[in-house]
Amino acid sequence: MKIMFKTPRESSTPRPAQTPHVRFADLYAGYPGRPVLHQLSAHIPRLTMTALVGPNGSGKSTLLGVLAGVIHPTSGELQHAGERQPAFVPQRGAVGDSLPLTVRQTVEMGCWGRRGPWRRLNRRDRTVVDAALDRLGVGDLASRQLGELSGGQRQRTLIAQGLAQESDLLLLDEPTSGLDPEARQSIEVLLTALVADGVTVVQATHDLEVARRAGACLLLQDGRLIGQGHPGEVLTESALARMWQTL
Ligand SMILES: Nc1ncnc2c1ncn2[C@@H]1O[C@H](COP(=O)(O)OP(=O)(O)OP(=O)(O)O)[C@@H](O)[C@H]1O
Repeated sequence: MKIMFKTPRESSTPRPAQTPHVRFADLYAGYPGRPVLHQLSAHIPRLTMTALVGPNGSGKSTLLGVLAGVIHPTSGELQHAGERQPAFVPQRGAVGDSLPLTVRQTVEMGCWGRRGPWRRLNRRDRTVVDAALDRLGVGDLASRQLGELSGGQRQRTLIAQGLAQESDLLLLDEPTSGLDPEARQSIEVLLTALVADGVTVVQATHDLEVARRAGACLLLQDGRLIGQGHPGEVLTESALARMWQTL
């Protein structure tokens, strides 16, 4: 297995939007005694929103975990061209509800990669945390305990934690699941703005409308890639019908 970071950009590379941020080839990954991803080869385009689509159990979260570096491939090649460690917003969040953490403390944990766990934050970190809280509209909840939040407020807090990591690659696992339509739309607008600000965004989603508005799409079934490219070319009626038929 080969994992590489910071591949130098060549002068003859295509325009930035087409340049891969992550590239993987013949990738296999899973859990002890449970292989999940089989021979995946694809790339995640830079400065683009990529949607990971597929039925329950098709391997979307596992692939996000591999891209985030929290699940190690059993074999294959994975290259990150990004400058920073990816920011990962898992489906339920790594923070348990029972922990006595406030919203602000939860978002501050996004600075730990730079600062170290439980270290004092500097002024710049505090500005980053304030900006992330404001951008997700949870600034007025900053002193509330995480366990006292609604599902949507909690989800926004976890996305704010992802933003506080200031990464150039943001990975989100179903970031809008459980949110009301207005909150879903505001998260979509935010993610689109992040791409314009210079972040490569990858999100697993079951929302085909969201996936259709993405710049790129990876379609997974049973841990195998059955489509990749522009959503208009990947999410065709026939591809979706084939996928659901075999379930
Ligand atoms: N921690 C784990 N240990 C063992 N097997 C796991 C673990 N997490 C997931 N799996 C298994 O890996 C397979 C892929 O799961 P994964 O969560 O990646 O799918 P998914 O496409 O994200 O599903 P969903 O849409 O339901 O979130 C499933 O068969 C699942 O049961």
